[in-house]
Amino acid sequence: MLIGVPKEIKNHEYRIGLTPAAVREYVEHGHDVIIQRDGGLAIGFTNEDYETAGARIIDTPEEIFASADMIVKVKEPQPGECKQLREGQILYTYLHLAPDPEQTRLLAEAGVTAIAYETVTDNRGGLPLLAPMSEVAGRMAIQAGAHNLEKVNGGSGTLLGGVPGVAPGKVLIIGGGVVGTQAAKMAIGLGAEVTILDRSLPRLRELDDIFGGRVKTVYSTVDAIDSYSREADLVVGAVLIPGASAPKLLTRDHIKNMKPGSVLVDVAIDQGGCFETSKATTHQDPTYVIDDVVHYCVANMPGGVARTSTIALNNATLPYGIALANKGIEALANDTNLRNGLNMHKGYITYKAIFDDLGERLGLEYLDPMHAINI
Ligand SMILES: NC(=O)C1=CN([C@@H]2O[C@H](COP(=O)(O)OP(=O)(O)OC[C@H]3O[C@@H](n4cnc5c(N)ncnc54)[C@H](O)[C@@H]3O)[C@@H](O)[C@H]2O)C=CC1
Ligand SMILES: CC(=O)C(=O)O
Ligand SMILES: [Mg+2]
Repeated sequence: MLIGVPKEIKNHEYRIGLTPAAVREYVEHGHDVIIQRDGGLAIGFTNEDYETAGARIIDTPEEIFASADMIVKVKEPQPGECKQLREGQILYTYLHLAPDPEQTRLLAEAGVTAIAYETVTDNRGGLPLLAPMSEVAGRMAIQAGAHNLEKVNGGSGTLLGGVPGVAPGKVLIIGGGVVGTQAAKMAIGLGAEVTILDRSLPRLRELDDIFGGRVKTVYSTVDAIDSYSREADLVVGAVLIPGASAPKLLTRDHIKNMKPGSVLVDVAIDQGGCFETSKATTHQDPTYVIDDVVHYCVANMPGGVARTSTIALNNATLPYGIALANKGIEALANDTNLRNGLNMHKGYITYKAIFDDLGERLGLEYLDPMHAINI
């Protein structure tokens, strides 16, 4: 199969779909790989590195989209990219379709077979291709929060760790999955007072075992969100219902009751955000203020540490990518976990939570993924 890797074009996005080491694996399996010139240069992967690994360097994205059987990317295709995709071609990348009707419509028009990293599953109920970027974003959430709590950045002037004689800052984490756990590790490391809310009791038990007395675990209710957000210096939004738009758990009224200069980091913004006042921002202009509360809502946080993130992402995407390259969409027939990644095929939505959010609005039909790959 011919595998094509265009340069990412989202704002300050320096990740790339394949590392040179990953290219070498595809080539060892008998595939051809084309990479856009300078696609990995910003993070130290040179054109020569890719050529040594066996790739061919191509000057324009248009040539790559036109010829590749499978496009491997990081971020969701931008409108100009969507228009270059076509039926019979596989797109393997993050998509986050539920909060993005425009992209969903364009992918349906293209007819492409779109496999979303964020909905591929594993046998333990996890999301193995989302997890590495959630690890990165969870850790970054506390860095971003601490930075924005500084007075010069609009914050209240609170040091999360405090100092001897001054109490530490309070961090509230809503959602105790991968992002929430990594955020808690960083916040504990800084010496902050940390509370994690989750609506899964089994997960709260695991968190209690992991962190012992260093975090408070609290069952997530409207009441808990209301009372803990009033006290918090930093709130991290880290909930996920796979494939679906994030529920708006922290409302405008809650935010009005927060302390002036406190900070919200909505990591769940890629699924539309879990705070009522969230709107996606970029690394270039990451924050805005509503009701004296600083909002940080960068939808591609791991792009900020693109070298670490690209290597971590490739570690997870590589085996599934090789399976797709070896067998095409037949790879989905024998693997439920990979099939759960299928979001769109030949103009149909093939993921139920996305159909529930967007199907009627866009006039698109749902097809069960097993059925879809056989049409
Ligand atoms: N902005 C960015 O750059 C990035 C965003 N993300 C996003 O971060 C979000 C979290 O991802 P993960 O931690 O990997 O997901 P996860 O599935 O590991 O964890 C989500 C947690 O939310 C909990 N939850 C669901 N509904 C809840 C509710 N009503 N109240 C409290 N908890 C609730 C679940 O029980 C689960 O423990 C996702 O939207 C993901 O796409 C991930 C990486 C980068
Ligand atoms: C998961 C995601 O949104 C990202 O890595 O940018
Ligand atoms: Mg701003």
